[in-house]
Amino acid sequence: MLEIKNLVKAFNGRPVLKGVSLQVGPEIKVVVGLNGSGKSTLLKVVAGILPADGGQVFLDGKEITSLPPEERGMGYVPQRPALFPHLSVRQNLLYGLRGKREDAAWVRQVVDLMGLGEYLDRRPAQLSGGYQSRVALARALIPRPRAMLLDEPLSSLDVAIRQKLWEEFHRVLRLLEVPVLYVTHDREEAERVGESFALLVGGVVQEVDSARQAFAALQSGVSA
Ligand SMILES: Nc1ncnc2c1ncn2[C@@H]1O[C@H](COP(=O)(O)OP(=O)(O)OP(=O)(O)O)[C@@H](O)[C@H]1O
Repeated sequence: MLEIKNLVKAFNGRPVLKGVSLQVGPEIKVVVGLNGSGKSTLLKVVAGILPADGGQVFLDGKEITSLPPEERGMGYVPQRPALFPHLSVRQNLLYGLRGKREDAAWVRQVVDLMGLGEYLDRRPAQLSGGYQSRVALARALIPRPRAMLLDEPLSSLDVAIRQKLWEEFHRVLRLLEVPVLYVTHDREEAERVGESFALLVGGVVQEVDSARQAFAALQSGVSA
């Protein structure tokens, strides 16, 4: 269980997160919000990439608010794949283990499910954008994180490729049975990937029943 309690974050005195509270069980929770509403900031604070100004984050009952990112046990997938260009796909995939023992059966399962088997010796630049995104997700999954955070992980791709990846991402993310926070501004992506939904608006998060309800709220200017 990932629990976010009253999280506050400001930039130069301008508040972006004004007390975000959210509980995520072993489910894929999609968070939607307008551009600049603070979705990336929320994930970065939960991941530990940015410090919180207030509030707490708990993972499986343990407070992690002040831990550095690498000690949080979370997988983080940014908007662009950010792979190491000088490393092979295989080396990129194993990088996140940081010397921890590799669970070969799990690595194989992730590699197979993401269709990466034949690309392991290539460099990222030799892959299409869609395959680079697959590597980015697989890299985050391989250390078996206890939660996953995905920040519009497919936003740099063409629509047709995105559509193909929705189902794959959903299937692979379900495998871990951990809390997943997934940010997107694409309604169809939210519906296809998500299992529960929330709206980031006015610096706070509201849970909603469906992606349809979330996008209807955004369109009707709740966020204004
Ligand atoms: N490091 C930073 N320094 C100063 N301001 C920042 C910083 N990061 C984000 N902001 C500001 O905080 C607000 C929220 O940004 P954030 O990127 O979290 O929004 P977002 O909902 O993810 O937007 P988008 O959908 O465009 O990615 C924006 O006004 C942004 O300019």
